[in-house]
Amino acid sequence: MVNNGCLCCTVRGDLVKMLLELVRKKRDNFDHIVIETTGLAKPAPVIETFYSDELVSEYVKLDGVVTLVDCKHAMQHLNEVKPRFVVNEAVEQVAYADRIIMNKIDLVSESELNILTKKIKNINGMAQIKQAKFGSVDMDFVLGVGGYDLQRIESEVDGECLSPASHSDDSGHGHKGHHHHHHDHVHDSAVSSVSIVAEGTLDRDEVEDWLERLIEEKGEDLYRMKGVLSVDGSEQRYVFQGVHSMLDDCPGKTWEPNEKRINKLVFIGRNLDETSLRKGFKGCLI
Ligand SMILES: Nc1nc2c(ncn2[C@@H]2O[C@H](COP(=O)(O)OP(=O)(O)OP(=O)(O)O)[C@@H](O)[C@H]2O)c(=O)[nH]1
Repeated sequence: MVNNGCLCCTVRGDLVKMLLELVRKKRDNFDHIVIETTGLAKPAPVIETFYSDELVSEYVKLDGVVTLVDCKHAMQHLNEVKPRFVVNEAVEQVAYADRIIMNKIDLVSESELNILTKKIKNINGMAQIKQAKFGSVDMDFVLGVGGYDLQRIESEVDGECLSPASHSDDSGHGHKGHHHHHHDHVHDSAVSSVSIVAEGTLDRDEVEDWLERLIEEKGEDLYRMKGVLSVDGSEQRYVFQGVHSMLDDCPGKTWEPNEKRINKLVFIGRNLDETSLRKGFKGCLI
């Protein structure tokens, strides 16, 4: 139990301490450690703990973020307008998730469920979603997720969770993120997913430059990104994933001789500029 039970940025030190204590005392007794945050927790500081703390990253690996959505009340929280610079925790928790359990489906109508699903997919086009009653899902869905594991990203990105259409929120508030400076409040509909699916081969140096530039310029707003690409001079896929300014890549599966080389990328973040992301991608094509 973390002191005061609340996991947010102010108690990251507590999380580090607790994880290291668990590692020290019970090293070989764990397959997994499950951290349940409060409903008000911001996921980013918790995720970053696994990367930024040297000792933690040596002994513990982040497997994935699972978000449990209360279908009865989620829409109200996702649509809540917060004062400027105050994040909407519900939106953040959906945005960072690798797996989303839409719970309490017995308490909503089918059309409510469809609208909520659409809303969630607009925020996060990367996560696998399952509907549930009383939180009942297979253990495999929530443990051994491999959300940050480059070896697994390939199949995830190839999976059905990445639809060819790009997502940007159209929830009807009439203004998007880039207009925020005109307002004294923030609609967190500014958090959305952009996915790119396109055939072709990319210049590897250009790709690396582009991604580096992206995280340098937009790192704070880029919550997650994943991709599987075809790059010149390599018979293997180029797989990458990132959280904010952390970026990882590795070679993936070999392309078959006659296989169509389809590049797939997903970005989740705040105020994503879809046009510029597409332009950046196109700029890398050979
Ligand atoms: N009808 C219905 N009720 C549910 C379902 N899942 C949980 N509940 C009930 O909802 C009530 C509140 O439970 P939760 O919303 O899960 O509470 P919680 O968020 O875990 O509570 P804290 O972690 O203490 O904040 C309990 O009485 C549960 O039995 C479901 O799928 N359907």
